[in-house]
Amino acid sequence: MTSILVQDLHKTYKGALEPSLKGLSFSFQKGMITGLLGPNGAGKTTTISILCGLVSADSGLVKIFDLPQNAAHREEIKKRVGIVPQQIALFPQLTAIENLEYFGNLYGLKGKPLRNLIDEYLQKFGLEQNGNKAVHRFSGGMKRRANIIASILHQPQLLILDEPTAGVDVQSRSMILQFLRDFNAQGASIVYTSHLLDEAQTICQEVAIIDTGKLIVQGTPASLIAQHAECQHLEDVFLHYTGHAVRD
Ligand SMILES: Nc1ncnc2c1ncn2[C@@H]1O[C@H](COP(=O)(O)OP(=O)(O)OP(=O)(O)O)[C@@H](O)[C@H]1O
Repeated sequence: MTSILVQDLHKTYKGALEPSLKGLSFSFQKGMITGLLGPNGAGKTTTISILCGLVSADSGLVKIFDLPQNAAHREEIKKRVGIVPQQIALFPQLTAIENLEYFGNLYGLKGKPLRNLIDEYLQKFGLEQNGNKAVHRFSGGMKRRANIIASILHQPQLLILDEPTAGVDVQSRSMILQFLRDFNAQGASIVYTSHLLDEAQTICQEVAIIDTGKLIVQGTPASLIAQHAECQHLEDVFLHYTGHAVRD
């Protein structure tokens, strides 16, 4: 079974001169950690926004766990998917606990079970001493960790994260990556974007490299590296397919 199936997606934003997605297709297997990789402007965030129903595609098909992403299935998909956006999506003036209660409530969680879950995750993410602190006083790494908790309280079967380790220190990154491994080991499918290719090589069972709104190549990091004699790391493979020219 696939966690995500995308077929021939096209998207041009209103007023944009160029399409952002030009016939993007891929499928990700259930139960995997998959990296959605690509240079700046490749279309990763646009794809994620379409996957979670925030942006509508001009044409093409999206299925999440075999359910077409449309109005008829939106509620069911919302229950099964967690999204960790690139920008921190927390209320800065509220405490971590107030934020997490708010997000838990959105998914119908409340009372003692929600509070227990929040305490468990604050502990797991090293934030147990900071639950009553306003989020604007958090460091970047603390905000990223709290942002992840907000997206997993409802125990999603598919977790999609847009650059969850961007700009965090080594300790926070290590904690976030360990969480992704543990969550995956418990059965969740994970799709994540990153520009850190050594990290993606370590953590992803499969990667899809996209560029200019299309799939370039997909496979396990090891198989992609093995296909090119001059490539020793996933970064070499990435540069092989996407070139050295800097992007706007
Ligand atoms: N709201 C928008 N309106 C117009 N153009 C947009 C909008 N959002 C994204 N784009 C354009 O769509 C293309 C793909 O952008 P997108 O953010 O999906 O890429 P990305 O792969 O996530 O990039 P990055 O690695 O920089 O986050 C880019 O050319 C971008 O400028």
